[in-house]
Amino acid sequence: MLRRLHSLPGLFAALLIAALALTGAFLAFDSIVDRSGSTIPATGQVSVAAIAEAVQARHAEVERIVRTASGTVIAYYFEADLPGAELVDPLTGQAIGPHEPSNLTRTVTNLHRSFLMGDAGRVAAGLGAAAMLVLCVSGAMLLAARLGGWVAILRPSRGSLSQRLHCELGRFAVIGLTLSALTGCWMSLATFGVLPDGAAAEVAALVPPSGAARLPPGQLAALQAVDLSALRELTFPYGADLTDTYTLTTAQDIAHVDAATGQVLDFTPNGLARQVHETIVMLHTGRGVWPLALLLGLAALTAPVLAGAGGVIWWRRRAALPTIRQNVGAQSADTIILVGSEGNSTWGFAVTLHAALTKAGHRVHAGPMNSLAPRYAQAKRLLILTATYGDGDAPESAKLFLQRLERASGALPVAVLGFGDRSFPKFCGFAEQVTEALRAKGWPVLFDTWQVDRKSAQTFADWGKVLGEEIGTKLELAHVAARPKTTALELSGRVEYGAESQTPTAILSFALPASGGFWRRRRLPRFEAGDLVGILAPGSDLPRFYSLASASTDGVLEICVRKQPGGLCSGFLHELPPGGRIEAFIRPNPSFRPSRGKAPVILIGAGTGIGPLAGFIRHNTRHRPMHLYWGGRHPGSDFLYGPQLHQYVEDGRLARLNTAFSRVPGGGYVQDRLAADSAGVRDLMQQGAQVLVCGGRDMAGGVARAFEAILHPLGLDLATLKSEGRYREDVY
Ligand SMILES: Cc1cc2nc3c(=O)[nH]c(=O)nc-3n(C[C@H](O)[C@H](O)[C@H](O)COP(=O)(O)O)c2cc1C
Repeated sequence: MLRRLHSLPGLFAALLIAALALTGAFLAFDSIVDRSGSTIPATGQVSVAAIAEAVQARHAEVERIVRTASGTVIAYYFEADLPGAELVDPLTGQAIGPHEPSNLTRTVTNLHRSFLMGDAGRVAAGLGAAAMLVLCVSGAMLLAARLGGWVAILRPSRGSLSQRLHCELGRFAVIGLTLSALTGCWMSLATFGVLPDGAAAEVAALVPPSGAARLPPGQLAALQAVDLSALRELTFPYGADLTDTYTLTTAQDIAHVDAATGQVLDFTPNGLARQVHETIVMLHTGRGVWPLALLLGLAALTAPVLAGAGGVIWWRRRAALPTIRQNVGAQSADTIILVGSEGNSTWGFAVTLHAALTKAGHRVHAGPMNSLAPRYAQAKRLLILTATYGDGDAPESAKLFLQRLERASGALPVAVLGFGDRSFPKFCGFAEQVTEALRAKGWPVLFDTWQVDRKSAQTFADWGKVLGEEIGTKLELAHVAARPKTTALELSGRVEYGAESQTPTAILSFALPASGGFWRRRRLPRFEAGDLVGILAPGSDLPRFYSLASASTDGVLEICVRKQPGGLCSGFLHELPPGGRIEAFIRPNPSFRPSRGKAPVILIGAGTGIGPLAGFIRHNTRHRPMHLYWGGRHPGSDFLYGPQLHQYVEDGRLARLNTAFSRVPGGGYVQDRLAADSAGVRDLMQQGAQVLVCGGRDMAGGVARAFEAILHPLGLDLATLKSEGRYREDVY
């Protein structure tokens, strides 16, 4: 609901808001320029009487003097019955030059207020402001929900470039945009009389003026008593009419001043409504308060970018939504699949499961977890596939599930499959919550909840086998996430290790084929070290993912591959001859890279986990302190990147190289090396170091335990570091 509330007005009003925001930004910056060009006398330095006297001395018939919010003083007068306007020096009252309002400013102001379309345009502008208000509020709530609550609102954002851009810019601009939208709505309603603006109707003096001969304005006590900074407008008495008065408008009131005696005849204070309205106008325009104008202007500038990035996110999400063929109605299905998803990838897995079960003769219904029915008439089992967001929270399509489960009556045998990312502190946390809730409600569980890390098709296929055995149906779940467009690459380099220790491992480099043909891609797809490359072995639809040791700017795609016993893809890669081709695609992995800044980086890995870490070091040309802890078997047979790492230490890209070899006398593992170096690691953590761990699950577990012990004396823990993005894992 919140998402729909955020995206619908966003899409419909994107253009409207972009136009309002850009014109608003122009006006905000224009007011700053205006203000910077105005001389502002100190309070008490210049009176209204002095300015009026100086202007009157130049023009026989002065109509009025106006002081704008940015401090500019303008005099309007008649010369030989022709109207004129001049800018007045606020210190001396002397003329600076003719007042010629900028056509551009006037046009942009009209565009901002009414899109140059009169009342219809004013209504549209008001609706635009309202849509922006809905977007700001729903966006802030959505962000808080995604990041794990309001306390976590400043946590680093995650996801694709457009998601991060949308989140970071939104976080920066939300206060300014909300203020603009709220005050804009108010002003629109005031324009149409729905809210009062407190403007006093022009009234004649209540007390009759003396009618005696006029004094020069410089001698009028009421004008002498008012400081120029308080002036809004001073209207002069008309021509020869001795019964006419000065009308003096200040921030506080409107007064009539006798032109002969200089006495205040009467005054009308500005009511509360007027004061509120003026404050709203000031908050909307920032006029007279340049830091506010700057904030509003900068915030407004982000709106078109937010709209663009939001549009990309919306489009990608839509494009990723699968269509489910032969989806049976919930009440006539024997198997119910419920999906908890936010980015839609879990739906892709659900479609594969749906197709396999349907092929096996089941009547299958798939729907979002939020659609859990109180009971299912014919269902024999419920299969729940759910992602996790925020801090172990429900994804969008499962937000209502736990509530609905409370009300559900017909218990079904159920299996839960969690989708998540191991680098988050609460890995598959929501799947666990769901399992607990089902248990507490007494629903029979078919088998224990499984966890799928980073959309692993392999884990999904393995889970399918267990499910198949449980329900007596052979299930082959070959899930290929909407087969991505692949690029053909040629093997251009190979360095082999590990022959002696029976662990054949190779660093493989791939380049674009030399004779690609006219239509073939001439450039490598973009990637960075730490991203993943998916490789499809011939005859297989299941990609295998490898962490990249190079960036596309290196001109080659480099990976470290250990030959797995019976491994289809690793076997294929190890046997590939020079020039042999692979079909590959890139999957960005932005959460596993050194964060920006100068703080030290501790890189930890074992075996082929060195790949992305070596890539980070190779690109560390700014010599940020990087400390590598790496574990292998034997320095003689599998010291991957050995010569390069020594070179990096020499040229300063690597601050320290710490290795641990397990197959040498007195050797150990990388976590032992860390534990032995506790004081040094603690010191780095106190300097704000970020930790990146890459390698097998057992190694990562050992490293995590070693780290908990290292962090303890600092009053830190791993969960906190993970939530701050300071401890990240790429584990397989
Ligand atoms: C903002 C954000 C927060 C996430 N939080 C968690 C989390 O707390 N625990 C977890 O295991 N995975 C977390 N993930 C990973 C997703 O659950 C995982 O990528 C999942 O496969 C996405 O499925 P979906 O595309 O169907 O939404 C998070 C992902 C994002 C983008």
